[in-house]
Amino acid sequence: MCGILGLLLHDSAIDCAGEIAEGLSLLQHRGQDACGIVTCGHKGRFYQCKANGMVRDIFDANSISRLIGGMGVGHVRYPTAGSFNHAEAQPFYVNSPYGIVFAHNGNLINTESLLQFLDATAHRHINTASDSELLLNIFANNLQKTGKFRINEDDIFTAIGGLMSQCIGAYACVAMLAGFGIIAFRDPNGVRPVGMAVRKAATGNDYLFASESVVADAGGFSDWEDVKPGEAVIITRSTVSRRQVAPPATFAPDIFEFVYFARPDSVLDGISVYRSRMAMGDALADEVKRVLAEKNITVDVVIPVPDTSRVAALNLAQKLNLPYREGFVKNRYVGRTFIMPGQQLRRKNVRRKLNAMALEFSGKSVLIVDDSIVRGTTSKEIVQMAKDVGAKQVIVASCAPPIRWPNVYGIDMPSRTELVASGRDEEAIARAIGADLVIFQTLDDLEASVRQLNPSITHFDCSVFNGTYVTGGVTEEYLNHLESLRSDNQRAKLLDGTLDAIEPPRVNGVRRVVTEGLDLSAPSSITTPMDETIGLHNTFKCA
Ligand SMILES: O=P(O)(O)OC[C@H]1O[C@H](OP(=O)(O)OP(=O)(O)O)[C@H](O)[C@@H]1O
Ligand SMILES: NC(=O)CC[C@H](N)C(=O)O
Ligand SMILES: [Mg+2]
Repeated sequence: MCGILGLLLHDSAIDCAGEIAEGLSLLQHRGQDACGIVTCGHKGRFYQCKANGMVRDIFDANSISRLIGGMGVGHVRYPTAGSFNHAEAQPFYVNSPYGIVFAHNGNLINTESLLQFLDATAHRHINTASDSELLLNIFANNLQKTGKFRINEDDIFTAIGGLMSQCIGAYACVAMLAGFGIIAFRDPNGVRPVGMAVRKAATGNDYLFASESVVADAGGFSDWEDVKPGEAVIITRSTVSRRQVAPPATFAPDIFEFVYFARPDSVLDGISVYRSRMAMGDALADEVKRVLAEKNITVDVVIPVPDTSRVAALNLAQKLNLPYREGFVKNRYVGRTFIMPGQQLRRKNVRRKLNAMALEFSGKSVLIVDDSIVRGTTSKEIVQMAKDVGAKQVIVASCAPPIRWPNVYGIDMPSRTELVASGRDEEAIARAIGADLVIFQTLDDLEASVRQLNPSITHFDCSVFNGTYVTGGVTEEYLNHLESLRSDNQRAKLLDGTLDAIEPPRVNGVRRVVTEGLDLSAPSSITTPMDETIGLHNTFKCA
């Protein structure tokens, strides 16, 4: 998952980079690997800073002050295509036509044919293995076809409509055209979220695009509205234009946004993430009650796995009339472990992140509630931790059903073999994670928990649970191909088998590259790649 953001301030004399950086920090939970901002200043010049690392590491007062201009695009990245290389940090840029900057959340599934088309027919050079670079070039190629010196909104809508007929997969995107405005669009199934909001400023309206509404709340924006599936929105300093550019397909937001990804204080597609998690806890309570009665098991205490499962666990405990205890304490300085690259790193960080308080576990039958069990990394470690501090019995309940299928739409779970529930029934899953019992939410209950908050959404993408991929085109052959490309094993091999190679080297504690032509001062391991250098006007350099 990634976070995307676009901001246009009505007063072009005010620099927007500081506010974009603030907004990106609110989207940090969507991607921890890389981040970037490109702004557009006077005479349509772009200013860029992007690199591997967290928002707080890459953007300080110095780098922000050099990002000039009153409109810009930002991105936080959690790679699902290509590599962790900083060359694939976003936003991406192409100079022709018009100067386009582009940020993408999601994942395409027809990258091979797009690449072939861009190479053989459009003659456009693709410099990375990122699917987002393909999307940008498809957009650029469609704009190029107008052959116009200056384009208008109609041309842009037509280009995005063309893109939607060519690209298959999930894509919520924010783009910026030099000296023109900012653009957002969302794939015809609306798998990934993006919305917009407005704020009154002294001279006129400021506009925001963001993955989640929390950014609008914090920035004082109002009237949050989701971009509709297949819709594009173009905002300039004088106009806001919206158009349905692709025929409506099944609207199917990814249900995993509600289970895990999104912040609880966001509202996506009219659904409060917080309320949906409360409902998941309520529904799971019924299932837990049924299973415990069937097996004649008693539970002394409910313990959540911080952070995400807290909301659901509290509701579950209340409904079952059981004590709720924060038995695991989280180190607030360690990020989300599931979205970290590489199994060794994830495992190490569960231990760094969570500490079990013996007092809350010792001699008790504990019900640990988590939002999901994906690879089982977290559950395996925490079950062991609970036992190490004296738990008598450990039962794990998951707010989501067993995950047995890869995600192909922007969550990095490409390989069935890495999923602990793949090829295992519930007993075998419990054994694999060392628990005495594991209880899963049913898919019907999960869907109902989310849908009841906006019954107009009749479908969700639940592919990781049921193997039904809403875009079509996901064949067994494709899944095998994906697995061969992106499984942890494969990636580790590609990177000489070392996790250090996945984590980019740091300079002065921070891995930051600000491009200004070829950065000859940089060590060769972080030499600025071509895609970051062609045509960019970067008048600064930091770190
Ligand atoms: O089975 P796994 O592969 O371990 O993945 C699932 C776990 O990872 C997540 O926690 P994470 O630390 O990423 O985020 P959180 O702090 O938001 O709960 C999630 O909440 C589960 O606990
Ligand atoms: N998780 C995402 O949305 C990733 C976007 C894009 N596929 C990338 O890998 O950069
Ligand atoms: Mg968690």
